[in-house]
Amino acid sequence: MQKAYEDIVSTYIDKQVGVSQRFLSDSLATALRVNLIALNSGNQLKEAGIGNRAKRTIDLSNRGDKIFWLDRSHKDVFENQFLDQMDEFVSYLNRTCYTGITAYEFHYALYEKGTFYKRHLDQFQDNKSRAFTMIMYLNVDWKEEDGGNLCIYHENHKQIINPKNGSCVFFKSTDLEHEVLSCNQQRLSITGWFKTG
Ligand SMILES: O=C(O)CCC(=O)C(=O)O
Ligand SMILES: [Fe+2]
Repeated sequence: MQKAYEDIVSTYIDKQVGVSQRFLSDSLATALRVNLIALNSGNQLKEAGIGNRAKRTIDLSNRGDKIFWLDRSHKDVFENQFLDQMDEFVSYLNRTCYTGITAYEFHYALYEKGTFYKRHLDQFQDNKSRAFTMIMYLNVDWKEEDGGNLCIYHENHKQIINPKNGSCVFFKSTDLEHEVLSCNQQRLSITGWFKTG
């Protein structure tokens, strides 16, 4: 994993957006994809709200994904494997970049065909603890015509990210607005935030 961590940090320092094409192994990405599909079939995913957990309003004109929070209490072997990798990545970040991350939260996300997430910033008005956003994609053979790219708005240009299997993006939650473009296929991912303070 060391190579993936180094790739994320070097591209982050260079371009404000950390990228690794191979953050999740094929086997872990597959297991998490199977989990997410099972959660969807079992109607366990919830329509994601806008705003924090207490003050959630469901507004499908802004955001159409369905989510499920990962938690060690589920005792799912692959969820735990994923969270172990996150623990390792957090210690790497804190050790090499003095990021001071003290907590994290991650959810599965599923965008059905025709859904999107309009341009936004990943911060709540009444809680500024989200320091970094990280998204990992679980889509095998995602094609140009499947849409659903992540568009990141830099000051003078837009960066387009393909939601390709096993890849990830990492950026500062306070700084970069971004948008999930409309999907022409079901789109699967895990999104999360590293917190400080
Ligand atoms: O899935 C993505 O590419 C981005 C998701 C996102 O922006 C969010 O959940 O806040
Ligand atoms: Fe976001």
